[in-house]
Amino acid sequence: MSDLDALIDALPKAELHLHLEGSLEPEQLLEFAARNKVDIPFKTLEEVRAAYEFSNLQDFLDIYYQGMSVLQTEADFHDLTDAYLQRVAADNVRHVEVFFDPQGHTERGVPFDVPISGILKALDAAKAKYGITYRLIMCFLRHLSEEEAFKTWDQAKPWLSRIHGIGLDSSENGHPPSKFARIYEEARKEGLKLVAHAGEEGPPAYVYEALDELKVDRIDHGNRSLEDEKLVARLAESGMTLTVCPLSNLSLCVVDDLTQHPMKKMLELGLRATVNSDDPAYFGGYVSQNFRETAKAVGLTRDDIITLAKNSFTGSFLSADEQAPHLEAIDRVAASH
Ligand SMILES: Nc1ncnc2[nH]cnc12
Ligand SMILES: [Zn+2]
Repeated sequence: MSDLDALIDALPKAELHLHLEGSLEPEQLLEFAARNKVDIPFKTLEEVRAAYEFSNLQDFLDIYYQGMSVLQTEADFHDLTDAYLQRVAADNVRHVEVFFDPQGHTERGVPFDVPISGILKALDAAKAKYGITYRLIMCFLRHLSEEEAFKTWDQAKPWLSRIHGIGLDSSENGHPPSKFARIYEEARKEGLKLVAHAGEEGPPAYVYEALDELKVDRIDHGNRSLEDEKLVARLAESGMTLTVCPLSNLSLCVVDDLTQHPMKKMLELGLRATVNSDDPAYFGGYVSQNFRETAKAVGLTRDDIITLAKNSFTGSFLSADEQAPHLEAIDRVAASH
């Protein structure tokens, strides 16, 4: 193992961009399909793995929504979440801010309470079981209407004390952030944190809309911001966190090759970038694997890696007091590696 890989393993990390439904491993997909008697077009692990090949975001989303069909019961959502937490605990992940897509479930007849109950049971046990703290972010599917988003918002009302933030995901092009400005306004009034996918495939204008119309606290992805110098300066000056997902970007052809990934450039531009896995079961790696492969491909230094680990906590929704012990632990690991 290289020195950098050992440092990556040892550093405490937070993951800020993770879709729980995107942590559905091929083995689990087959297991849940069998236990729930759901018909899926795959019989073997090889067939599932072969389907996990994409050339753009929509290609991936079609498989991602199909995969969700095996998630039926509270136990399924619990087991899915618990498996993710167990996996990242082994990578020294100490805090997670995870997304779920309620509309991907309610649309196919699974009541809102089912996914959130199962997910929260696993998250609530995570501190004792794995030493991991959490925030839960409910995403709206942007290819659906504003009216659908408001229906979901109403279903979420009894759960608002358990939901820390809202997000916006799914097909980006043609679905600008402004379409959801009124939902974000409602969530802001409730004191929720606000994030949105922007600039993954969509243009810099969508990142401006996320900032100005949704008033987000964090941008998910944000890669295409680099096409606009003024936007980069604004993001850097305001200390806006970008939750960047290198192996996702490679799988979805946002970059042609990992050596072309903008992570190093983002750091050089003074952006508060973080490393995340997005949908690790589909994109070939959990958060540490994203660190390792990106470090090798773009030449991240020891200091870059330490900065990225710190960014993952300073960009989180933990309070400064909650962040402090993690930042101190990073300094201790850095001093001994
Ligand atoms: N990378 C991504 N972009 C948009 N929507 C998503 N849903 C799950 N992963 C996503
Ligand atoms: Zn995402």
